[in-house]
Amino acid sequence: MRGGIPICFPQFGNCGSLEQHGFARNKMWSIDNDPPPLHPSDSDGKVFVDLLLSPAEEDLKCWPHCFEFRLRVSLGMNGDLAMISRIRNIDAKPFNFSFAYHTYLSVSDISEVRIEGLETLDYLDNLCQRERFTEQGDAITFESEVDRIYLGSPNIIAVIDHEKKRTFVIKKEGLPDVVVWNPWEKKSKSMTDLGDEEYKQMLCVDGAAIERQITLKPGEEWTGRLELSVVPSSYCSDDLDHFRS
Ligand SMILES: O=P(O)(O)OC[C@H]1O[C@@H](O)[C@H](O)[C@@H](O)[C@@H]1O
Repeated sequence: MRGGIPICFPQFGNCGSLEQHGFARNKMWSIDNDPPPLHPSDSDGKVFVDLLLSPAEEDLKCWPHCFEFRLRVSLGMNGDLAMISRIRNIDAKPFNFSFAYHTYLSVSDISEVRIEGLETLDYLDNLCQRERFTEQGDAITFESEVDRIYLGSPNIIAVIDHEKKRTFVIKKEGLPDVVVWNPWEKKSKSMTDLGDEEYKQMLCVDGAAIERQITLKPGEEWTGRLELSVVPSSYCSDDLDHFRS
């Protein structure tokens, strides 16, 4: 089954010696009953759960670094979803990692969707051995398979679904890159957990840190935040200012 927001950590994709997208997404996390405090605005008016991932012995064999990964998932009264990841190095030596919130969005029809906020950026094309290109379009639209890592993106991205007349607003912090992925027809047919036609109703837009790995020295902590809101598509670019503030 595909969907949700799998966490890609400590590796994105197959660039490294670990399993695709790292081990975090395949682990059982525990409930963190006593997490270090966050800002009150991360709790007020929200329901949330705090989760903890620590490396198991088998993880340390393939990635020999001791860490604590704390994840808060919260839902606001208005339906906004927020995810806060805090990764701490509790080892005696530094380590590097890549990260992505592999966010599956449900869309009416991929051909009717456009992404704003990535225009003019450079991207690495996973379909061309991660060759670097510059985005030329005014907005990103879809008519074939797309698998790209946009680099140095703004902290707010809009995914506009014309048919449903709704816009996903993705706000992020600590996550300079954005992955855009749709497998399209041929690849969908080769995927056992995606129906042949289901690529039409999905789009992955991930807040990520991939091009430049995050380095944590002993005792250091990194935070990566993602917020997902849905607004009516009467939305226009000026409305982004509301989210920027
Ligand atoms: O099948 P997986 O491991 O969940 O990965 C799905 C896709 O995830 C995307 O983020 C990658 O850019 C694609 O290359 C990959 O195919």
